[in-house]
Amino acid sequence: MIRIAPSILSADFARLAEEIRSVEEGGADWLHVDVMDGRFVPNITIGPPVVAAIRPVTKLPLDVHLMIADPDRYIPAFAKAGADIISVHAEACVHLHRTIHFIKEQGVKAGVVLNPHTPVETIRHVIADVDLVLLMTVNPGFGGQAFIPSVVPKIREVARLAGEQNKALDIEVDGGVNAKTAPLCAEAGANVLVAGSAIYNEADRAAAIRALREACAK
Ligand SMILES: O=C(CO)[C@H](O)[C@H](O)COP(=O)(O)O
Repeated sequence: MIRIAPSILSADFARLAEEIRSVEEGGADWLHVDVMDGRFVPNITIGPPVVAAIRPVTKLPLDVHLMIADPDRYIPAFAKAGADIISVHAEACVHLHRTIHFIKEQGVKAGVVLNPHTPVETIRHVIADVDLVLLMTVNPGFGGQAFIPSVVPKIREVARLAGEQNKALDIEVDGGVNAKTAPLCAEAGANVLVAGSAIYNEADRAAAIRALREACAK
């Protein structure tokens, strides 16, 4: 089953509660929250107080994507703020295995993220420990970028690796996901699609979410 996770990065921050309700009512499955620190990526977005503010506004699982250096410093604060899933970049973690278990100790699900250029082999020895693998299909930092098609074989590789280890996990893709690129990801084995502009740039959020699902069902 395909899950749709709208990214609030492309929402109108001045009307965030309404923007969140529009995708929840429109059939979203998760809400994707992009956290950027101006160090790991060249942009700054939101922190734990914003996650705490949106927690009572929605029943959707909060899928918090940390694009930050030294994420261990902030994992407890995001868990306390109400995150359901916390994902960290393999590239940002010196002790990735420790960080993944640190996330789980907070009582939330743990995900690992790979930038487009990072080989899947990097996570071979932690795949049994995570609930989710997120493959970036753009270089992280900004919404509205073009999908990088060379990531598609990586989706297959993650699915194969998880199969070899008999590990059930979610495979998520993020960046440039729209009705054209979503089916490529789904066909390769992704089951969670993050979409920012493809949903929030459309006035009818329910139709945009439906279009993504229908594109994958063809
Ligand atoms: O993590 C991100 C950027 O780093 C965003 O979630 C992603 O880019 C979604 O935006 P869009 O669908 O517009 O590409």
